[in-house]
Formats: sequence, structure tokens, C-alpha cells
Amino acid sequence: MASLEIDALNKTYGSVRALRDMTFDVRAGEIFGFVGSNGAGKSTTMRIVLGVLAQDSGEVRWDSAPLGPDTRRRIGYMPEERGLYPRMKVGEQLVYLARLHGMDTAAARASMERWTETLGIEERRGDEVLKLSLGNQQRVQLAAALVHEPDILVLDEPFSGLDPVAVDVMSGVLREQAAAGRPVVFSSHQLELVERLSDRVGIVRAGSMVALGGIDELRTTEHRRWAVDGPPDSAWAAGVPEVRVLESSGTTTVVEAAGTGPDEVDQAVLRAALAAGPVREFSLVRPSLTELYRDVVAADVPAEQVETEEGAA
Ligand SMILES: Nc1ncnc2c1ncn2[C@@H]1O[C@H](COP(=O)(O)OP(=O)(O)OP(=O)(O)O)[C@@H](O)[C@H]1O
Repeated sequence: MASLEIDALNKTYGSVRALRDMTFDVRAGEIFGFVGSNGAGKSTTMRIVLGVLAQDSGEVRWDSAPLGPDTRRRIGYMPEERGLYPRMKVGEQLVYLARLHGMDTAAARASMERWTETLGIEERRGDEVLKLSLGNQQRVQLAAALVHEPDILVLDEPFSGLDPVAVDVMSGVLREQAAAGRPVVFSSHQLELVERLSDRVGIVRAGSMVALGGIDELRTTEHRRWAVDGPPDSAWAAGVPEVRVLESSGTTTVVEAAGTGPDEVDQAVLRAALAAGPVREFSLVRPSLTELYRDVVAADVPAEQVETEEGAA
């Protein structure tokens, strides 16, 4: 099945190096969460995919072929800066956008009706966009990305500013789109949401991809921690080589293996705990995406990026 490949993109704005060899792929039928701090390069990458911005080098491919204007027309894009006509009515605007993408009037109208219903804004079809709340404007923006029935979805912060019900509606739509075999890439700073929704996640720092994979994959490779519910204090853990106590509360002790540690360190932990008393629970503690993100993003940023960004400020 076709996938969207972002291959070694580089982009410089004056003295700011926004992308350095940005590389990842979004596979057919998957939701890819694109995360990174402000200014990391997410919007720049998405704009290059859309062709609204040109890269200095690198390539974007769909189904192994470089992306051209025809394929780009098959992308549903939600730009960060949003792009609706504020004085145009919601329904007319969506029909107009669908027509621009080549749909005939009847299909455009049917698609507008379907998406406004799915997104809960059918009552607002006759209203000018600027009269809508911010959250409803965002629902219209998603409808605008979907109304021409695209094959690929590229959404820049689609969840920002949405209430929990709207987040659920939007998440449901993204899941359905992926289930229909489309690659879906979205950026967000809401890491719990990204963790819940994404099949794979890419963490960007200073214009490069620094961690990439399924959530479980990322969580198991970075940390080796165990929670033990058993002996009443954590003294038993002191004697286990290469292990330190992270937390201790009541009968629960959380320990971490130093470095990668030997493979059988979990067995050594369990044996030490059992030697001190009965163990009721022994489990691997997996870090959340937020913890992983902090570890990865807080690592040193290349000096060049810091200098150029300060220089540009
Ligand atoms: N039009 C532009 N002119 C000059 N510099 C720009 C321009 N657009 C982006 N940049 C710079 O490029 C870098 C990457 O910005 P980009 O908007 O891609 O980041 P982002 O990851 O989307 O950030 P955010 O999470 O804040 O939206 C930043 O240093 C930014 O200041």
C-alpha cells in the first residue's frame, strides 16, 4: 500500500536552519503523531509536503514517486494559520472548496452536507465563518480538509483550542480516515492525546527527527523500571547491583536499572524482593510519552540552532 515518504528535507529561512535531514514516513492506514517543541520544524515540514513552501533539498514521495501537483490535490490539509474566508458562509465555502478540487456541484454539496453533519456543524451552514466560535471554526477547517475526499491527511495542530467533545469528534474522524486506508499525519502539543490516538509517533528537535516508532516500542527501549508491591520498605533493593530506587511509598517500590543493565536484572530485582518478604505485584513501568518527550527534547540542542534562533529574535 502507498505511503507518504519524507526523505532528508532541508530548509533554511535566512540564517535559521529550520529543517536538517528531516526523514520519516507515514504509512497507509496509520495515524502518525508529529510532536516537538515550538519552532522544531513541524509546520515547515507540512508546508513542504503541501508544496506551499519549497525545500532546499530532499524529497517528498507518495507511492514511491515524487509528489507532483496531481497528488498534492489529493491531500487534505489543515494549515496552522487556518485558511477560511471569514465572510463566506460555511456551506457555500465548503462547496466552493470541493469544487476547486474538481468535484461536480452535486457531489460537492452532498459531501458538504455529510461533513457538516459528522462534525456537528450542520446548523451553522448558513452562518459566516467569522460568526462561529473558535472551536466551531476549527470544525469547519477540518471539514474543509476533508470535503474533497482526500487520499492523504496532513493536519497542523487540529486539536488546539477544542473542547473535550470536539476532541472526541475529531479523534473519531481521524480514526475512520486511517481505517479507510489513508495515511494521517497530525501535529500536536497535547501529548496524552497523541499517545492515545497515534499508531506511531515522531519526536522532532531542532529540525530533525530524534525518536520515531510505535508508542510501545519507544516506551520499552528508553527505560527499564519496575514497580514492586511487597516488602514494607525499599531496603531490599539496596543490594541489587546496577539498580537504584526511584520511589518508595508504603509497600510499593519503583526501581530503575542503570544504563541498559544486564538482561536478567528484572529477575535479580524480583529475587531480592522475595528474599525480603512476599511480593504481591511485580510489573514493568512504562514511561508516558510526556516523559519520553522530556528526555528527548530536553537533551542538548545543537549550538548552531540556538545561536541562529537567538540571532533571528
Ligand atoms: N516564514 C518564516 N520566516 C523565517 N523563519 C521562519 C518562518 N517560518 C518558520 N520559521 C522558523 O523556522 C523554525 C521552524 O518553525 P516551524 O513553524 O516549522 O516550527 P513548528 O515545529 O511548527 O513550531 P510550533 O509548534 O510553534 O508551531 C523556527 O525557528 C521558526 O522561527
